[in-house]
Amino acid sequence: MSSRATTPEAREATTVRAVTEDELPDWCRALNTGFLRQPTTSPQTVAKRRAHFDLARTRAAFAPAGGRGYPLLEELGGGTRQVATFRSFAQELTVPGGATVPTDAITNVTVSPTHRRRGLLSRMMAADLAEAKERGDVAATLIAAEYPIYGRFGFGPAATGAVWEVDVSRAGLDPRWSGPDDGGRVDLADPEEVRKVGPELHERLRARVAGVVSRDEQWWQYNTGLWPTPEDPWAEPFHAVYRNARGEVEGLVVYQSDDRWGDAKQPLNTAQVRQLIAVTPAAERALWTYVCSVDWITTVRSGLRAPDDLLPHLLPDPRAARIVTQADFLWVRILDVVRALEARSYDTSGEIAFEVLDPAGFAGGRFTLTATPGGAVCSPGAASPQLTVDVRELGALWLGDESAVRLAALGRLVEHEAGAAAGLGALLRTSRRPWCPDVF
Ligand SMILES: CC(=O)SCCNC(=O)CCNC(=O)[C@H](O)C(C)(C)COP(=O)(O)OP(=O)(O)OC[C@H]1O[C@@H](n2cnc3c(N)ncnc32)[C@H](O)[C@@H]1OP(=O)(O)O
Repeated sequence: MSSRATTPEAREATTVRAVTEDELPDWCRALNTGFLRQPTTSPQTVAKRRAHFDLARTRAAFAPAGGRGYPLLEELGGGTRQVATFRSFAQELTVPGGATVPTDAITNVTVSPTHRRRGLLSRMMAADLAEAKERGDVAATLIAAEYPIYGRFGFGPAATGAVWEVDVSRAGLDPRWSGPDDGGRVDLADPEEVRKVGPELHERLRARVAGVVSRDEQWWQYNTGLWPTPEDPWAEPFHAVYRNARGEVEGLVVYQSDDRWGDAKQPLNTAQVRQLIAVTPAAERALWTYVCSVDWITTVRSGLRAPDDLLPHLLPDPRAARIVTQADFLWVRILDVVRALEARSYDTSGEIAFEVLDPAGFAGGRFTLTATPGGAVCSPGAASPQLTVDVRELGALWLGDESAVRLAALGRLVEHEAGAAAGLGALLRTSRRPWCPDVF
């Protein structure tokens, strides 16, 4: 028996297209339904989305309304109902070495439970990726709600996210700490100041850390409380900024605290770090030490970091920090192998001929990568590839998070020449893991 519940004719009746401004309230309803949130959307949220969304890239599936096979109901319901949502927007992704490439950021993917497993996600994805390829985006990116969804569309997990929990009492920090001893200082900041210093600081971060994605002006507005909505009321967190001895901003931490006390009236507060971005090791050290030294805070949760984050080793006792979550986070789907591999930097020199499999037809082919620390050339064509890799796996390798040797051992990369995986791995591996700080 087929797992598909409907006939091809019934599926055909469902159209996938970009929404109009008037259709946005219903699109929000379908989105909320798919994400199991209360379906009704406030006018404020609709207005916020209208102001921000690129409607040409905001898709929905429109299915006949009413009960199929029940003509009277169809008549009563009339028209169509939105039963799936999908949105993409222009983004830049930093690759190893600090260059950025244009990417197609995919988000708000839902299919209503009444219409699941009829190929609607597949249709929306195919349409969006075809447009992204046409536009010249180097890759598509997303944060996957569940691991099994996106591999089939050519996405691979490209940057792992790790969350630490620090038991402050165990960390061994100096209880007399009163600020950085490097000539720099930590100052509290209000949202207005964050809107002034944050964007430039983030630009500096993304020029140095692979996996970081661009933030637009609205990102800073939303995240500093300028667009509160009933569904997303903004509660002002604490902001603190690190300045070096010359007064230059080099880091920002945003954190919130709960209000928990033990039976013996001892403080048991947890600081939840919402973001900590730093462009120098001094700023990173100062801001983590600062958060771990706030009086009453007994636990610090780090928010999403790279698995090789400095945090544990900034504490005199690194065992005071333990990873509470570590999982795939940023997924990428390479659309242009040549530009993807030429944009990034390489720590060593080498040459490898390889074949990329891409059943969707966007990025497959044979290529030869000649890399040096000074730059790389990736040419289409290779007489006899030394290995074959699916585009999914190439996505996982691209930013340096995954090991080609590991993929070969898992059977996800096929060597045609002994040592080819090690050769590719030596070129693509990076000295630091990529990090994507943003959910999008
Ligand atoms: C970037 C983001 O927005 S992440 C958020 C993703 N959204 C959610 O998780 C919300 C809840 N889930 C949903 O809305 C839907 O189930 C979706 C979007 C995940 C899938 O939509 P569907 O229209 O059912 O997917 P579609 O029918 O195109 O499935 C294509 C294939 O993927 C498989 N598939 C789809 N979803 C899943 C899943 N969650 N787990 C495993 N396999 C899946 C299908 O079985 C199908 O396989 P087949 O080709 O072998 O038959």
